[in-house]
Amino acid sequence: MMEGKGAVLVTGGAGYIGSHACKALRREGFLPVTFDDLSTGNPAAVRFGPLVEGALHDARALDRAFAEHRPIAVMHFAASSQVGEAMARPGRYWRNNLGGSLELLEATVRAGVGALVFSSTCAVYGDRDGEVLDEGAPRLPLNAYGASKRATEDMLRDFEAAHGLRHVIFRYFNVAGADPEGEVGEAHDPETHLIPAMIEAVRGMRPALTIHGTDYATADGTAVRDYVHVLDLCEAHVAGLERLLQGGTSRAYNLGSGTGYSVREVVEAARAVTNREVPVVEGPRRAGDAVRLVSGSRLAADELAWTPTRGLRAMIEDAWRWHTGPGFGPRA
Ligand SMILES: NC(=O)c1ccc[n+]([C@@H]2O[C@H](COP(=O)([O-])OP(=O)(O)OC[C@H]3O[C@@H](n4cnc5c(N)ncnc54)[C@H](O)[C@@H]3O)[C@@H](O)[C@H]2O)c1
Ligand SMILES: O=c1ccn([C@@H]2O[C@H](COP(=O)(O)OP(=O)(O)O[C@H]3O[C@H](CO)[C@@H](O)[C@H](O)[C@H]3O)[C@@H](O)[C@H]2O)c(=O)[nH]1
Repeated sequence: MMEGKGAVLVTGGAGYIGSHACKALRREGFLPVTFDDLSTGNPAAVRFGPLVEGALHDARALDRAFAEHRPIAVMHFAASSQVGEAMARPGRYWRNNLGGSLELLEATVRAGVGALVFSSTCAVYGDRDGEVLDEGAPRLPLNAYGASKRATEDMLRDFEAAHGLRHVIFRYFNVAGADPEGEVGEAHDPETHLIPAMIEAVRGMRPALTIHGTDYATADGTAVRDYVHVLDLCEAHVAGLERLLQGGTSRAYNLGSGTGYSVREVVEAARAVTNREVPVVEGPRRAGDAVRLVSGSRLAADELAWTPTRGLRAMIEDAWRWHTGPGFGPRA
């Protein structure tokens, strides 16, 4: 099944970021074919192309998906991705993220597909407060989540050398926001990410937002992150894919805005957007968390002509609109 520019196999297409990527791909004339086991994803989010229900560890299911849909490239989002859980259950992270990616890379090579875009994370850098985080910074992850992503990056390098599988690695900072048209959004249960958790607290779906740590060495004592709108992020993915399809060489790019916000600053922004108080309680630090993660790179701007255009306010507004709208919200 082909559409316009061709099919793209999107692992994790039923998840938060993958579903937004499918919408962006469809808009640009590709046919996104979602491959997802629905472990944390939602079938209602698969709206822009077919769904193949399958797990990364199932080599036969992968081979069938490649044979049936003949994708010209792969976008690999499927993963376990919570830092807290990775501290408690590291085996799940190594098995799902590294083992699952290994099966996918082998199936990609068997199918003769030569281009893959991979979701990595700034968690590969570890806790590097005070250092400029560009793509050349040493990768010293603090947790099994970041370590499994670093290992997958290394595996990609080896698969390129041996099999010619070219890749773009995107190291995301904190992804937030939702489709402003309300077709897809972020819905995890339970929700661990700051902005949707905060929205749940504002709506009374949880008693309060717990601030994980108020004794960090930052201006207000709470941890600092670089938030990037999911729409901006997906535009970078299309640009990265086009680069590969035009024969570009493999690359790793940070995807962040370069601006950091503390947890308390995000809470204040949510109060301003929703015009409601955010109930908060102060708790201890969350194991595995870094104090500050902010991108210090212009490589994606220089090579992909990508700069994020949507700020923190737009992220909270779009997430709020989706969560309070008729979509397939977390407990809709
Ligand atoms: N959300 C963020 O801020 C952020 C930041 C950095 C990196 N990332 C990365 O982006 C990617 C997507 O994250 P997300 O926030 O959309 O997560 P998500 O949990 O919403 O989506 C992951 C999707 O992958 C599917 N999946 C998981 N394991 C699978 C397997 N073994 N086989 C098939 N499908 C499987 C899930 O069902 C789900 O639909 C992940 O690789 C994550 O590590 C996310
Ligand atoms: O209820 C909450 C949730 C989060 N936080 C804090 O808010 C910040 C952001 O947390 P969260 O939204 O959970 O994101 P991260 O733990 O920073 O991880 C996200 O961002 C990483 C890149 O930074 C990705 O690799 C991960 O996949 C993604 O989950 C951190 O300081 C958390 O400690 C709270 O204080 N209370």
